[in-house]
Amino acid sequence: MTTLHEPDQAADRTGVPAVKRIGIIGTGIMGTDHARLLTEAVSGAIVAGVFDLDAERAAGVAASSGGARVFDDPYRLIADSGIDAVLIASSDATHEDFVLACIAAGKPVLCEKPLAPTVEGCARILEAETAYGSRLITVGFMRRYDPGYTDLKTVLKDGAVGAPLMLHNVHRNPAAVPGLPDSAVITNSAVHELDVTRWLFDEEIVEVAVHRPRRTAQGGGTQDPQFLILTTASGVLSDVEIFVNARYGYEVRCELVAEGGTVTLDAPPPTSLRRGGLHARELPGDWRPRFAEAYRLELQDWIDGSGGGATAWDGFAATFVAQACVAALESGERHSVNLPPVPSLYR
Ligand SMILES: NC(=O)C1=CN([C@@H]2O[C@H](COP(=O)(O)OP(=O)(O)OC[C@H]3O[C@@H](n4cnc5c(N)ncnc54)[C@H](O)[C@@H]3O)[C@@H](O)[C@H]2O)C=CC1
Ligand SMILES: O=C1[C@@H](O)[C@H](O)[C@@H](O)[C@H](O)[C@H]1O
Repeated sequence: MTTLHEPDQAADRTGVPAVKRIGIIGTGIMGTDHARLLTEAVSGAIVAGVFDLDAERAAGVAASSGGARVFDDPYRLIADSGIDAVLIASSDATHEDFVLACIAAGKPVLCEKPLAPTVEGCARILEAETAYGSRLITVGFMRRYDPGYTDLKTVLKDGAVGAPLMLHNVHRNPAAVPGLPDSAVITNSAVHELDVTRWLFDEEIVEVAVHRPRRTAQGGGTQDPQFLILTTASGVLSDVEIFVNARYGYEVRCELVAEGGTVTLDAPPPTSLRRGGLHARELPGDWRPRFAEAYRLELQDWIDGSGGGATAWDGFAATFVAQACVAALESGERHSVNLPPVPSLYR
């Protein structure tokens, strides 16, 4: 009996792989979760190869993915003829080199957010993809697939509440690495709201301000929480409370205020408890349960090649705005955001 990992079964009569053989770089929390989804919940793909600096961790994910090959070099994984596409889930600062290697090998790549934590890194990626001449990169801004966010966008586009005026965002993690750089609160966490704001309103953010509330004693010195105010080209204000040491649980919600009503995005579990004078509902410990369906839909769309996810331009734009936010945080002043023209590949 053959298994899906054997090449003869992975290819149809034309020699085109019947399933996409995915290589994963970085098998920490997200790489492990993506491997599980690709194996159990997404059709048309197998995890064929894995690499992590922590070889034991990679071996564990390989074993639970049906016997994927463990590579000892990430660039060999990218170049290997048995890998059709690459998923990058290693730490933020490593994304750029791996994405550039995927472009050089002509392989589609799903890169976890941020595309790169610096504008310069994102610009090098844009340049390489533009020179390649077609889109290979998808960025893991999975909220674009979350049923709550897509509903919100549908209500807005249908005109049910009229023109948008404001968006209030709340984004809380239970705990971050003590002493996390202030900038990483923006480039790693609030970057989701930067993308959501651009995607939801279909326009660019043109000005940012970042306020420093009294900082929590639980962040090891990090400026946490932070309060961002983003202004879009048409004048919509999108404010973001980002609080990465909120302790009590993981929570992401928002409220859209429009001319003719408001839309609230919450993610209650289907059950809640009423007891002893309290009405309670459980909150997840991190993003995986909250965005489980978004991750699944994102991966399925990527495997199907529908091209619906965030592009390298979106990744660049989000980091560009994030950098303006970091400058605003440091200076205490409002900063204009002057994005360069969109390259024709992304229009
Ligand atoms: N879309 C989303 O909602 C989320 C996205 N992320 C993103 O996913 C990525 C991974 O995050 P987590 O899994 O939470 O972190 P993690 O720390 O659990 O895992 C990162 C893994 O990358 C490995 N690694 C580090 N440098 C490497 C290198 N040079 N080559 C290969 N492996 C390397 C580490 O050994 C570790 O196993 C980050 O970029 C993060 O921003 C993380 C959480 C949620
Ligand atoms: O991307 C993610 C994490 O890296 C980040 O640290 C969290 O704040 C986000 O909610 C999560 O979606």
